[in-house]
Amino acid sequence: MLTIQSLSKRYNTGDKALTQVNIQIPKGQVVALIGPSGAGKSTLIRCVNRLVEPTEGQVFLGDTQITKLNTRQLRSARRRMGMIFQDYALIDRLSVMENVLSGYLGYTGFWRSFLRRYPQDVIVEAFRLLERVGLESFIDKRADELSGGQRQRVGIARALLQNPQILLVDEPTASLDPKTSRQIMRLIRELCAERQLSAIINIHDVHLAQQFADRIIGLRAGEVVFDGQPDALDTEMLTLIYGEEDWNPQIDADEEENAKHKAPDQMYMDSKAALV
Ligand SMILES: Nc1ncnc2c1ncn2[C@@H]1O[C@H](COP(=O)(O)OP(=O)(O)OP(=O)(O)O)[C@@H](O)[C@H]1O
Repeated sequence: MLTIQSLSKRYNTGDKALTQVNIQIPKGQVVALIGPSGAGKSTLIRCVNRLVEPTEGQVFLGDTQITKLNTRQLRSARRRMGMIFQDYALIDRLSVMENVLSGYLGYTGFWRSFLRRYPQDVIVEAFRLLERVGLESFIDKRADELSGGQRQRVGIARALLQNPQILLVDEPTASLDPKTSRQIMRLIRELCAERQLSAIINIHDVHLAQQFADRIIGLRAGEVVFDGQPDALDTEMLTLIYGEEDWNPQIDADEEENAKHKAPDQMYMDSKAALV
């Protein structure tokens, strides 16, 4: 269980990114974090593992108060929080397997990680994970020879090799096409269900969030303005989160996309109906 209590963040520049955020995420729950640009989504995810230091408030992972740990304790606690990034954060010149194995490096001493020696059971688990994410035939490929979707699968396998309790996922589909985005979200969802893993996913695409999350949290200007089931997210709530100006263009874009797939006679009927 992850508990975020009265969390606030003000950057040195004076920007107030989060104000009094309170969230509890039970084991196994997949939460989508939505909101307009600058709402504080990335800041919130990074405050959980203290890549960004919160200004006020507490974060607990189980019984561990993350916000109280010293550097050494924090390094160890971060192993329980797998991170998946928008830009994949792979090492291009290394193979798929080596990238996945690098997820284990946090556990090893300096010399072992320097020599990149891994215990046999870790290598077996990395194979198993690569098979699970559909990359068993890409094990020896260099990371920079993969497509975006494949790179993200490597990122997912690497995060899982840590055997985390929670996944912190920052815009996992931002650089992917719509079909690959759905595949990646489905994979994250399935893996969370299989492993009773919780996840917080910062995601721009509201439809993807509704399709794949158990719960949606809407941030606006650093405050939680919606926290509920995906089907409770109606136009009124979306307007509350995004505001009129930001939300309407998204509706327009959706309508445009739908129109592309409609038969010409249906478009004609729709345009006639609009004239009435
Ligand atoms: N390193 C930083 N230094 C100063 N201000 C920052 C920093 N990072 C973010 N901010 C500010 O904090 C606020 C929240 O930013 P954040 O990146 O968390 O939002 P976001 O919802 O993730 O946005 P986006 O969807 O565009 O990525 C913004 O006003 C931003 O300008």
